[in-house]
Amino acid sequence: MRIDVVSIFPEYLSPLELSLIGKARTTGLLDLHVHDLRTWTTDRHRTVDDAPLGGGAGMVMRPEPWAAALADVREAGRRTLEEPDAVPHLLVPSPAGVPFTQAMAHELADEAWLAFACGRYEGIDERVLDVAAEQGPVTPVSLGDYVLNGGEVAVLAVVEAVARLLPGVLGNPESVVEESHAPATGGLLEAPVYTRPATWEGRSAPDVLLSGHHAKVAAWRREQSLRRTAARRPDLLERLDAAQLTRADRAV
Ligand SMILES: COc1ccc2nc(C(=O)O)sc2c1
Repeated sequence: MRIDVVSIFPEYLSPLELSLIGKARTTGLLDLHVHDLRTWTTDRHRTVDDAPLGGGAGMVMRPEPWAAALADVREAGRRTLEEPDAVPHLLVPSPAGVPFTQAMAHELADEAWLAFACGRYEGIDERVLDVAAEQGPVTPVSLGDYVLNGGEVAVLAVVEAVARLLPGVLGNPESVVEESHAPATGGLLEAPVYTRPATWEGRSAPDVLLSGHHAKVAAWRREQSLRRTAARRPDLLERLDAAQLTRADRAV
């Protein structure tokens, strides 16, 4: 997978050089390019923003640098992918975006090329997204109902959530099967986890986990997962397809 990120703070993305994502880059599983938007400014002050038309607080990111940056990103990606007609799926982190979910992470992990436009200030001139949408898919995404100062932190989260799903990135691909929000469990929250010592500070782990009875352990984890989801995220239970609830589930 190729990923391009355009930002006025490219150093914000340096955590993507670390750990499993960094290893995926060095092994070639992930081809990630971070670009400084100011590369595409033409004035002495390398200006990327201007006052909002119609008035209001803050500044808006000017369209010209973004249009030039995204055009160059498209051209460079086509060269390296050796696909002259390829276009990236452009993701634009925004508080006004659609909610980013694990299901979306799985969908994005199946794509060959993603590009991220990191907004700052009050956002990017809307016409940049309109022009980009004439070239390929554009999706404004939000991490949640809160506001950051820019898109970079959201890009770190989305890139990690997507890249870890790429085959070969995680040591044990089974890890993504049982985790919270996994499609295989219908999106439930994961059960509590325990490790040695079996008793710590006078607190014992649940006996069933020491029983060696795999079916009973699986049943206990499913029950705990349902209880935790009902307590913390009842909305996820409501979304659960009736067919995904077993008779035992309904008894919880
Ligand atoms: C101007 O660019 C921004 C500003 C705030 C913000 N907040 C996000 C979030 O997902 O919470 S993405 C994002 C992008």
